[in-house]
Amino acid sequence: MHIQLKEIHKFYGPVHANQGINLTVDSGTIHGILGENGAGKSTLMKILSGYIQKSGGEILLDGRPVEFRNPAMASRMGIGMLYQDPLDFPPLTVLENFMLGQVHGTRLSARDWANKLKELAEHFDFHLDPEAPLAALTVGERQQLELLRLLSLGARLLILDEPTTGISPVQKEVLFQALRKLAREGRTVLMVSHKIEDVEALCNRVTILRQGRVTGEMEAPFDPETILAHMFGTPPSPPPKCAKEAGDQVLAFREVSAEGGRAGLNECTVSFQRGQVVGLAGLEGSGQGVFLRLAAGLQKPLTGTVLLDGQDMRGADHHEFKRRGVTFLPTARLEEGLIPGLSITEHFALAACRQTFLVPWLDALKVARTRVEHFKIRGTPETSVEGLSGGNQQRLLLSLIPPSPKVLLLEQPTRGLDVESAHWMWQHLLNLCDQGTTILFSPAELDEILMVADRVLVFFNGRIVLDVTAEEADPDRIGSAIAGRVSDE
Ligand SMILES: Nc1ncnc2c1ncn2[C@@H]1O[C@H](COP(=O)(O)OP(=O)(O)OP(=O)(O)O)[C@@H](O)[C@H]1O
Repeated sequence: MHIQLKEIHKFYGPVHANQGINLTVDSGTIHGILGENGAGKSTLMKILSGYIQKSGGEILLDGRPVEFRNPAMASRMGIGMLYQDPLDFPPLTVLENFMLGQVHGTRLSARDWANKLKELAEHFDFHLDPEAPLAALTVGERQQLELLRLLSLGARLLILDEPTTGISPVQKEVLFQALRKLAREGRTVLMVSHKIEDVEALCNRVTILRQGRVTGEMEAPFDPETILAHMFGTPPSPPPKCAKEAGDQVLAFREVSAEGGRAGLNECTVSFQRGQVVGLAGLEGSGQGVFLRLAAGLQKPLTGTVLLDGQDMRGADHHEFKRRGVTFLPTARLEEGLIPGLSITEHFALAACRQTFLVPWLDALKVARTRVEHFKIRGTPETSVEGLSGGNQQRLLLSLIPPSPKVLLLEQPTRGLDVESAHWMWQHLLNLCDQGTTILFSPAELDEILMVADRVLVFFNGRIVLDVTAEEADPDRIGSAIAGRVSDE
């Protein structure tokens, strides 16, 4: 499918999110859309997929002007969009989710649908169990399922919004192979991303947006420096790492075993000092997610104990952990972190958690104003979370961290942030560590660990198989440990 966007404009009230965007994408190609947080990328893709209406401009598919009033119309014309946060139904099974929206003249039985799903999954080397509950799937698998659903609906243009955010490197490679195959088969792929390495690995051509306008277009092979310059003006530099003395022990696990993820956690004994920044590496589901939830008191150990400041936390719930200074930030920001429908101010009112009869709205508004400014959130205290771009939702989540937590547990803290914002955010987090906060984080990328961590733990199959300082953290050694190969150096 050949796509042409001419002079696309979009206003959200006074916000001019797309300001006359022109874009041409050829059939059978993979086209990248890059840009800083709030540049207008998702807005443009939502217009193209019929999710929102443009304020002006023209869309041509295979040379013919089209108007979409809703996603169903766009879908009928062969456009499918995979959103940053999967739009599926966790209470349903894989097969039931696959069948959603599939309208056919003839009635197919559940077995026919299961066969169809199996066939498509095999074609792309995806491993999905039709009977499994969706809630048991990783983000990467949910994404694979949605991709198959869109294809079975007849999508000829696939739009992917930050598809590699929140998935493991292995799943990323499986996804990339599938997208290359789709392009070879003549389908068109549009991929929104912040990650230059993903664009380099996959795209034939890239368009860069900044503040609602196109600032550059280029063909592969790409020059990363030029891309960064188009995205930000001055290329951003990483936050400086500073050496510090290990403080007292704050958090410890003693022979903790628990269920969850693919492998659970098996007899884990480890401790952490005040002010440490610890990166938790491993394939998705290897134990690091369960580990963080146990450390937050969101999940209880089957055996063993978690100690906070030397005190046994058996029987304590998440609120008790919170009272003692433990803060947890989850990956699924719109499912576990933020509350869709509530404004920024309402989030701060909730976070204040006062047991008073009247909600202190003025205080919440004051905090919201300061944090919006300090965290450079593109929005106002009245903006609801859905009105924020993905990166700005992540900034809001980070701005909800209390002033000086004792232990900060972060799942993919820079998810959806552009590199400049990610560096800025880490600077903020490292300042907290200088004041004594201990940070444990599990990022999507190993590079992020290497950039900021003092210590690296690698999880494999529910166990910590490597525990090294930043100086000992050689990427090859970590990579091997992630894959379950550990040498005794
Ligand atoms: N529903 C909405 N209501 C009001 N403003 C919105 C809405 N959606 C987006 N915006 C605003 O439009 C601008 C562009 O947002 P958009 O989500 O398109 O950016 P983006 O490039 O996808 O950013 P990110 O990389 O952070 O996801 C931002 O200023 C954002 O706050």
